[in-house]
Formats: sequence, structure tokens, C-alpha cells
Amino acid sequence: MTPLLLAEGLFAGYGNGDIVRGVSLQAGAGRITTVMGPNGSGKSTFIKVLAGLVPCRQGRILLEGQEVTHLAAPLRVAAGLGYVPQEFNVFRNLTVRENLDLASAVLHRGRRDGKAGLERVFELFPVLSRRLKSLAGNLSGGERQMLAFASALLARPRFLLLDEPSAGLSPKAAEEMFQTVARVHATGVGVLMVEQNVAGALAITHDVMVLVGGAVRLATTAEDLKRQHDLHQLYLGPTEGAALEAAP
Ligand SMILES: Nc1ncnc2c1ncn2[C@@H]1O[C@H](COP(=O)(O)OP(=O)(O)OP(=O)(O)O)[C@@H](O)[C@H]1O
Repeated sequence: MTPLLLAEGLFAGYGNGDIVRGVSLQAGAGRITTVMGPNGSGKSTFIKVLAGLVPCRQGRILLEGQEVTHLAAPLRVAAGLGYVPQEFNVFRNLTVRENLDLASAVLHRGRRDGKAGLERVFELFPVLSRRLKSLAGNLSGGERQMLAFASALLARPRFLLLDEPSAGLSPKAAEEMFQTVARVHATGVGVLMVEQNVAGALAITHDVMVLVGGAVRLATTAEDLKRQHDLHQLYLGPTEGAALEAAP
């Protein structure tokens, strides 16, 4: 079966050096894939290459069998690849309503799908429908992430790229965020996320990819990782970064 998202031998970076080095990945619609790894290992760069924000120097990216390797970021969104960045993902000086209307107007280019789209996202994020008049900058961190998420969903993505959705959230808000990711996934959207919160992410993840130094150190299922205590300790254990640096 054709994977929803396929990356083959990706190389990318800034300036002369490569940060992402030969990364391949297959992600299906029914799976949540999490990219983990120590700070600076190239996780965000990898997700930006998939989103079209950092150019791919070598390799190819296919979405539902269609090559998108050199497609500009907005065209990838139109093709069904959504992206929620880690930072600057909402307009803080606009209200929730204005953020959603803006996303709807831009993503649908005048098509009248906006209202149905809004109803869908309010079902997923009821809290947003109660905060429509609030400035996005006045929302809690978790609510702001939900707004970013909701804005991306208005484009009706088939596959969603999330860069550290739990970053900066309290443990409770992070847990809620992971449940939200699982709910979005349950609507039939494939998900690939970068996460540092190993325990939280593993609770909803099917497949795990560990990046070290821009290359894939480990690709396995979350079940396998949880079952194999040694692997878990080695790659994601208590001294996560140090263990990853020392791993073979
Ligand atoms: N715009 C940029 N220009 C130049 N170098 C960059 C840029 N963005 C990231 N880098 C460098 O690329 C390397 C990988 O960064 P990246 O953010 O992809 O790693 P990461 O695994 O997501 O890290 P973290 O977990 O800390 O967010 C780092 O050395 C970083 O300094």
C-alpha cells in the first residue's frame, strides 16, 4: 500500500553543511509517528524540509504517491500537508475568531467551506468556541496551541506535521494536547510530530524515529520501544541526551 507520506534519503541544511543526513521515513494514515532525539539533532529541520520551509538538497518526498519535494510550502498545504510550527503559530494581537477567519480565508481562497470547517474545529476544540472574542495572546499556552492546530485543520490536511506541540505547556496541558492530537488523528488525519516529551508522546504514538546528528539512529514501533526496556533506557531513558550521544 502507498504510504501517505514517504521521505527517501533526505539531505538538507543551512549554508554549507548538511543538518539532515540521509533520512528516510514512511508514515501511514492510521499511524502517529514521533520524531525524538537530543537537542540540535535536526528534528525541527527535518520537519521543515517536509513542510517545504527548508529546501531539500537530495532525496524525495511523496504525499499519497505524488512528489512534493520541490513544491513551495503553500502548495504543499493545498496538496494536503498541514504544518503547525513550534513558535509564532498564531497572531497574538488578533482574536481567536479573527485568527480562524484569516486561516479560513487564506486556506480556502474565497471558497465557501469556511463555516463547515469552523464547526468541525469547534467540535474538536470546544474551548475555542467559548473564547472567540479573546485575543490569542491572552489564551493559555494550551489554548493557543489548540488555536494553531485548529487553524491548520481548516485546510483539511490529509497529513499533519507538528513541531513540539507540548513545548512550554504544563504537564496537565501537555497531556490534554496529546489527547487532542489523538482525537485529530482519529478523524483520519496522519500525524508526524517532533517531541521531547517522551512519556507523553509514547502514550499516543505508533511509530518512533530517533534522530541523532541528523541521521536516523533508530526506527521502530512505540510498542517495541516500550517492551524493550534496554532500548528505551538507551535511547530515551532518564538521561536522554547523554544516552543518545553515547549510543552506538
Ligand atoms: N535557520 C538556521 N540557520 C542556521 N542553522 C540553523 C538554523 N536552524 C537550525 N540550525 C542549526 O541546525 C541544527 C539542528 O537544529 P534543529 O532545530 O533542527 O534541531 P532540533 O533537534 O529540533 O533541536 P531542539 O530539540 O533543540 O529543538 C542546530 O545546530 C541549529 O543551530
